[in-house]
Amino acid sequence: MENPVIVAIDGPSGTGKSSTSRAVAAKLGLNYLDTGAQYRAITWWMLSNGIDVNDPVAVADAAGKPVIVAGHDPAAPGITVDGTDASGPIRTQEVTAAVSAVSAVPEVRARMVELQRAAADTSPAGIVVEGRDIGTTVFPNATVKIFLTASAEARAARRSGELNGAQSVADTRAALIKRDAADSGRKTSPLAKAADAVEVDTTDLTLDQVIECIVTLVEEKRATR
Ligand SMILES: Nc1ncnc2c1ncn2[C@@H]1O[C@H](COP(=O)(O)OP(=O)(O)OP(=O)(O)O)[C@@H](O)[C@H]1O
Ligand SMILES: Nc1ccn([C@H]2C[C@H](O)[C@@H](COP(=O)(O)O)O2)c(=O)n1
Repeated sequence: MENPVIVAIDGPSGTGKSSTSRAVAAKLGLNYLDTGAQYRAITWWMLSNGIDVNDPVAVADAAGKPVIVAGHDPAAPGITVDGTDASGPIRTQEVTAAVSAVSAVPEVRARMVELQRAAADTSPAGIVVEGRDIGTTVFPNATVKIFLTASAEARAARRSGELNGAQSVADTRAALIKRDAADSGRKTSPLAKAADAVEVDTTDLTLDQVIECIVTLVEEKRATR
């Protein structure tokens, strides 16, 4: 049997990583892993258990406690924390505001990377993994590495549309720029483009065009292996 394919898709917030990764995985018959959901899940657990998310020592001490299980089906990934479905709670504004602080803690990252590599080990055909440090740290030998970008304006408009106007485009833009700065500026495995990643600027591309572009890159790579 062929070696499993690992497709690493990184990039800042709102560039289309989740939508693209799920569709690429479904089209290629691969598993899917949303590593942002894992960081959100551990953040939700910290908040729910009264841990001060701005105290790195407290977060590090608690990092080994929650049991986080992420689904790998691109049609319905889901995520549980200590057996409870956390798919909804991890998307609240409270979690979004706290996740950069929690994910900057090295003990948290070590734990998540372990889960991420285990997910690939149990994906016989391969897996599409999306996040911030997948091509640089988690899978430096990934078959294909993609770095998605888009203008802050396009990303804010997309996200604000999702929130049905509950947050203005300007506030959404400011919040995502702040989160990107925190994610890019942390010491351990910051958000970064791997030297050998293909950068795809999605600002003026439809979702279908981005999906097609990545599927083609993976198929080309598979054909030459
Ligand atoms: N190329 C595109 N054109 C227009 N809209 C898009 C495109 N790609 C994604 N979107 C939309 O933008 C929004 C954000 O996409 P998505 O959640 O996939 O981004 P993300 O990079 O995973 O974000 P985050 O890092 O914050 O989780 C969604 O509403 C999605 O449907
Ligand atoms: N590989 C990853 C994935 C995510 N994070 C952190 C940083 C993000 O702000 C947060 C939430 O991710 P999202 O759901 O918006 O994709 O999780 C990280 O540090 N490393």
